[in-house]
Amino acid sequence: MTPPKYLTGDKAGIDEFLSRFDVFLFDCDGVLWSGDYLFPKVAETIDMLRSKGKQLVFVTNNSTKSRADYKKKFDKMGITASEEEVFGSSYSAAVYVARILKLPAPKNKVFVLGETGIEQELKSEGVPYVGGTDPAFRRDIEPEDFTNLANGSALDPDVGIVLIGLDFHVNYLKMATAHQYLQRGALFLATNTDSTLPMAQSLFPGAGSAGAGVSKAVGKDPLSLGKPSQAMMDAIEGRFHFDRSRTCMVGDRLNTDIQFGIDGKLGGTLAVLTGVNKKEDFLAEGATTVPMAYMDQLGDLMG
Ligand SMILES: O=C(O)[C@H](O)[C@H](O)COP(=O)(O)O
Ligand SMILES: [Mg+2]
Repeated sequence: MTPPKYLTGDKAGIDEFLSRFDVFLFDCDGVLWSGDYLFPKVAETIDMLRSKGKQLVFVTNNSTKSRADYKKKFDKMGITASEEEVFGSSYSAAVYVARILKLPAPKNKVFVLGETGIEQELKSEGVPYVGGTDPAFRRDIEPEDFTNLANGSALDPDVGIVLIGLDFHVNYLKMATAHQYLQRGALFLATNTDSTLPMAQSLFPGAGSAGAGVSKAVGKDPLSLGKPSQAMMDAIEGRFHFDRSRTCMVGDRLNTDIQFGIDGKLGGTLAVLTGVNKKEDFLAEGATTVPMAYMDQLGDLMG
């Protein structure tokens, strides 16, 4: 396997690398920012790529925000980007449920274990849902809940799907409710299953960790509609119509971003070291997911 090219400080190498691509798919957490911390020269780098006529798409697995929420975050962070350039895992999952799965109503309702981003995108696709940020679920489980869940009186008979994502308000009542729906045959989907979330320049439990309890209880993993799922890649290509050979995926996580680009047979992948993975993870002998190139941080593209 060809070793990745290190581009930080290599102006000629950077120019040659950029000349290979017309489209850049950008991961967000760990690449552009860590929570509300913007990495150095990110806004300038985005502007530089636009000045070179590059098409940009922001492809995040973070399902806590909708495309509209991300537009607000881009504005707050001083990054030039439009809502139409965002394609997050919550939107990917909503498109999959509404346009691919297309369960016949009324059994197409979704029980959400996640935040407002999932709810907003399901709503944008006309998919009914329960759970999510509903305050009725933000409480301790009581003895009568066990009875009402077990006999189905606390369940919505129209729920045919359980969709899990990053949920900052996970609790036993929500897990037990999801588990009951799954035991009754509901489909098990996830926006993504990242194990960790880059925040405050550290790592925290990610969507995969938030949903792990439900997976363990039901004895199977969900179908993930986020990176590296190629259902997401196909949906993005269908929306933006790009030449995969002239497209580069930029990310901080090997088993989502870089794998997404490799499996999608994109022209290239660029890893940055400001998020989850370190260079040792892909330089090690026998590394299975190796990017085409890597840099210390995205802003190093400014040369
Ligand atoms: O746990 C998660 O949901 C992910 O770690 C996180 O949100 C990833 O976001 P991305 O790096 O794909 O922007
Ligand atoms: Mg990331």
